[in-house]
Amino acid sequence: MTTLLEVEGLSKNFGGLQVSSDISMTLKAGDRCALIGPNGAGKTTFVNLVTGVIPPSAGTIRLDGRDVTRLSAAERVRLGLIRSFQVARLFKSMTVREHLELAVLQRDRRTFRLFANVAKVAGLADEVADLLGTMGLTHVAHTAVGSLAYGQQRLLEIALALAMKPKVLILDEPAAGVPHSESQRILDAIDRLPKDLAVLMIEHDMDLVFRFASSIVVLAQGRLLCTGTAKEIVADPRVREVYLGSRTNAH
Ligand SMILES: Nc1ncnc2c1ncn2[C@@H]1O[C@H](COP(=O)(O)OP(=O)(O)OP(=O)(O)O)[C@@H](O)[C@H]1O
Repeated sequence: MTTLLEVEGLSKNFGGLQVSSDISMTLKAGDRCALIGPNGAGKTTFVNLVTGVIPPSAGTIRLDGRDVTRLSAAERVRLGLIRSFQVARLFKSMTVREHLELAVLQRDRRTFRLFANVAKVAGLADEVADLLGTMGLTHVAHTAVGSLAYGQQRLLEIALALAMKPKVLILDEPAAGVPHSESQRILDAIDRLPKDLAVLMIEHDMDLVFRFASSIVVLAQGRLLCTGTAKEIVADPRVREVYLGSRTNAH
């Protein structure tokens, strides 16, 4: 399988404080990887480094073989390194369909046509229909985003990320705030994502992690503690140790 993301020796200092230390990891096409670690382990910092929100102090990041370490966040997005949108950015009065149409048009830099005749933009309706279907949002296509259930908003966030045609998709706690009974719907949708995508999920809920991930990366104190399958991670005494005292449940 093609290696899509290759992180090597990634480090970050804030003044004298080292929050990421020499982290290396790879994601291949089709990988479903969860990034876990106790509070303050450096998960958000790691994702910010990878996506280009903050520059690293050392290390390299390659996307599909290309060194993107010095590229801006926007340039990385154009190359297919996509992080799911935050709910606060959604326009409450626009419908689900309109959000997706805008995302596809923006990706293709065809925004100006939106006001001409959306129906005539080649392939747009089909692509939006596919996105709605993949995320299980077809029945709410014409609903204003402000009226969606919270879980549906989270699904729309993933759909918007998917509209950017990612090679690597980073999902930041995709089920956060969603009632446990509804989280399965989000996992089902994630299951329907294109198989050749590499997906990295930051997640605190270990139940979701075990259901989603084929591999798990554990960070602790800014370092990569270990990588393995769910079974290996649960059995690893080092993982128990870093979670001990924080919570009984790893998160
Ligand atoms: N801009 C910054 N300046 C100084 N310290 C920072 C900065 N950003 C993060 N840190 C510190 O780096 C450490 C790692 O934080 P980070 O948010 O990456 O952890 P996390 O694993 O995402 O935690 P959580 O699970 O609680 O969200 C923390 O000790 C945090 O206080």
